[in-house]
Amino acid sequence: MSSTTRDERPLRRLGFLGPPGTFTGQALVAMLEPAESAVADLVPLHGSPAVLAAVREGLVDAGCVPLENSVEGAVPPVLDGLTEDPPLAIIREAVLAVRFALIVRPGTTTEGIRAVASHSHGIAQTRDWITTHLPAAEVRIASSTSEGAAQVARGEVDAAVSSPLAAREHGLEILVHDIADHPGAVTRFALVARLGVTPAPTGRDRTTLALAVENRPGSLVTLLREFALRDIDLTRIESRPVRNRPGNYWFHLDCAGHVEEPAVGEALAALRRRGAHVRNLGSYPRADTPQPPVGTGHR
Ligand SMILES: O=C(O)C(=O)C[C@]1(C(=O)O)C=C[C@@H](O)C=C1
Repeated sequence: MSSTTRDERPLRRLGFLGPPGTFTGQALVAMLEPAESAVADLVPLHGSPAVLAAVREGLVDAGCVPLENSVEGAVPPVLDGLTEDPPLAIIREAVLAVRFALIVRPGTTTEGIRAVASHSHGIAQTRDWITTHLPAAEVRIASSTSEGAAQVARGEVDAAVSSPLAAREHGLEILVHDIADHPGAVTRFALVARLGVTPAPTGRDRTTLALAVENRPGSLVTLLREFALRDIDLTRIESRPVRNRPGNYWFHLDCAGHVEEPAVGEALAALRRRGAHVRNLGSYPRADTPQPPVGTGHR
């Protein structure tokens, strides 16, 4: 059974959480085939919501956003953005090892750091290090780790928690390498497109869904049982509030398999029969092996 269509148009214009030097930009490069990289126009955008908006408005063919981090969990603005209208679908994913460096303007010492900036996830993953080594520094949240680096370059803060690549992109230097509190962290990124682009099943796929259910005893368990009955492995589940309906939640979940395979397709049909509002957020090849950060994230 299939209600999906293929769209073989090449992905030319690709948005990503910018500026150049973010982990998301590096993940986007890792998702592309060499032939695609050769012709792709990589467009840095300010904030993950702006990336999703650009995809919806057709300003880019697809956009790369962070989904979840192994230490800090989901990226809430991305989960919330995925359930807005018109619907979007994930067409590729990448898992990237994230390593953080403290980057500064040439000549800055640890003693000279009064303010340090990064993405909230970057700060969360280096909080112990910052507390120990920069106890007096003010922490400022930026829209991305590389935007933190841009603020250093503009003289707005003294240091940023960023990728080593961001130091190169912004003409800064690395004061301290590997400052993560939990070495070995990985982040999962998604390439998101408008509906109509569904990758063919590969036999090693993942499907992402968002479910809105009526709040009555057992309703969530009833829905989850539809996966268990069909022996479908659920790999992630979390909830986010439905913003304009207090007390109501979207349940975001990932499961193994492709919507065009009988088990997943039938599970989705059963969820709908049971009255759930189901957003199919895409079936795409699974990326199980973390990749090292690569490339510059832009041309
Ligand atoms: O700011 C960046 O460089 C990003 O790509 C975002 C992001 C995130 O949202 O988690 C990605 C990886 C790291 O965990 C820190 C930040």
